[in-house]
Amino acid sequence: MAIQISPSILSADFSRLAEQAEAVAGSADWLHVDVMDNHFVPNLTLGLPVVESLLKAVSIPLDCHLMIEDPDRWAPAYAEAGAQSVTVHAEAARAPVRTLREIRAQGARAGLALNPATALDAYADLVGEVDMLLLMTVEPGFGGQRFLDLVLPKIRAARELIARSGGSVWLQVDGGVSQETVERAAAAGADVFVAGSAVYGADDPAAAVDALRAQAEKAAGQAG
Ligand SMILES: O=C(CO)[C@@H](O)[C@H](O)COP(=O)(O)O
Repeated sequence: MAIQISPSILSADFSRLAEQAEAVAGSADWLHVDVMDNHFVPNLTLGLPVVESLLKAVSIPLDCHLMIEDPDRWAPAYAEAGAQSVTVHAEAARAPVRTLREIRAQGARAGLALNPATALDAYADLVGEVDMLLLMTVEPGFGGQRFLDLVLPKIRAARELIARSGGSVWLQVDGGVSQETVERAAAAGADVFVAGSAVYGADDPAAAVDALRAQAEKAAGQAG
């Protein structure tokens, strides 16, 4: 499985988002855009107008993570705007199958996110409807939290589920991913790594992306 890195803009300087996106465009695979509404999570960031502007200004594909209530209403619009990947939370979606299909119908990759306490089994039947499964490794809402090792068994179970379903679904982890934690997430089976503070808190964000990728590739190779 190819390792991918998706730096989270939550840890970037919001006054110069496009510049911060371009700082990692040569090294990262995606830019992870944390959309928060202060309802589904206790934090407020940005919405569709900012994503539309970013899409015009940056060269890196956008991996939009909707931490919002009523994603069924909003998610297809992000895909229609040109976001290359749109992820909705299982806990918030009322009609996840319809919403995931609408995202795909707009030509974007469709992702389903699960909070740390949300059981994978409850959503196993949806694996055929998604291009990516996102397992939160912190409670969503804020950057800079500690990676929750209690999610590691769920990462392993998700990797097995994906293998049984044909193996094409990407497995993303988000929260507390750093040089200290990326190896155990990769060894458990994750292949797409969101990292905020570990990238934008570094003196050289592009070099931090390269270092995370190298560590994840090594750990995934050793696990595989
Ligand atoms: O979605 C979230 C938090 O809700 C994440 O994207 C974090 O923002 C990642 O930041 P670090 O934990 O890597 O600092």
